Amino acid sequence: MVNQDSQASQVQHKVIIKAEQLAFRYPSNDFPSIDNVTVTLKKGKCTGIIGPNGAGKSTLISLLCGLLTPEKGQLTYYVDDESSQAKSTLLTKATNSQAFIEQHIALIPQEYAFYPELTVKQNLQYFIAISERKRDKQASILAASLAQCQLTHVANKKAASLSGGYKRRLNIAIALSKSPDIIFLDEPTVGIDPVSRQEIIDLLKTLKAQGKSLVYTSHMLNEVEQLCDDIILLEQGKALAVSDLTSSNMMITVSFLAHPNTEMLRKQLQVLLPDIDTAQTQLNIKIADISQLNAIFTCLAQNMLVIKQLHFSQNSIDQLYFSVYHSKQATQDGAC
Ligand SMILES: Nc1ncnc2c1ncn2[C@@H]1O[C@H](COP(=O)(O)OP(=O)(O)OP(=O)(O)O)[C@@H](O)[C@H]1O
Repeated sequence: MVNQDSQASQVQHKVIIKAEQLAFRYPSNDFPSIDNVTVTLKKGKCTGIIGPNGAGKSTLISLLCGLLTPEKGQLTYYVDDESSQAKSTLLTKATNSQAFIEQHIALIPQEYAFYPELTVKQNLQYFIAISERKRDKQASILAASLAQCQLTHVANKKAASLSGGYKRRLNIAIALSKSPDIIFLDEPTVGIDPVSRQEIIDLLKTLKAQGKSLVYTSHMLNEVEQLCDDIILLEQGKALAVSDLTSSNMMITVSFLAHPNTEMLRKQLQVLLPDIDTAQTQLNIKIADISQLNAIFTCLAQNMLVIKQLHFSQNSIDQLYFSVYHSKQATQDGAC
């Protein structure tokens, strides 16, 4: 079941990063690793980037985090400006994108990004000292980071001796210790057992509930499904489909006893929702937001519709992934 964080789905999410028609080629390659990709990231939402090995996920993340510079295209970062008139609709454009990245963005890379010979605590102390100059604040940040990632009881263990799950947590704790608003996670659960994986997913859900924005890549589609509101499917550097999971895949099927004026009912419902399909005793309603259900059922009740059965379904991300790839394959086969 796709994540339906009610608060997240009802708030008008503001754009925090906009990438338009990005293109990037590594100097050693004669093909682009990112090819004309447009992405909009929103505050408080989780965007999943999925695709096969070599599709360009890590490269896209590096571009969005400012680690790589796009050859073409435009990247715009927006900041929360309390004094901005435009605050209710859009954040204000960051005047200095490098400063914005340093202050607001953290990247949790695929590789372990800590010193294996240092303990968990020493690693955190080192990275906290870089991001927080005020010495009197460092101890409380350390304690909070250890607690947040459930590392307190292994604080004095050498990082190299940790299990895979704890190494992943340390990777995350280091990134979170600078209190970022936007967190990029490049396959943060790779190679760990299901329980540790779920603990990391739960931690990320908590961060999202606190209003953090997440960008998440993984080959584990069930994780993406649990966590993400939007997904970007990449293949060979191109974005095949950008889907808002919470808005495009919910379908309500209402079976009802024969109604004297189905046509009138259909017209009334179409005012509420254009994407509606009526049969003699059945309505298929594709909804953009769970909050639309109220209006729909009020309309059905006003029309004295006697409901026999209700069915709620949602396309899984696996279906979406494979349908996109199958249709692309069919297009390629047809072109041969
Ligand atoms: N440093 C590099 N130099 C040259 N080519 C690179 C480099 N890094 C990645 N590539 C190439 O760019 C393309 C995209 O790679 P990228 O690592 O972004 O894909 P990915 O989707 O993250 O893959 P994976 O799922 O395996 O991590 C691939 O063809 C890859 O070989």
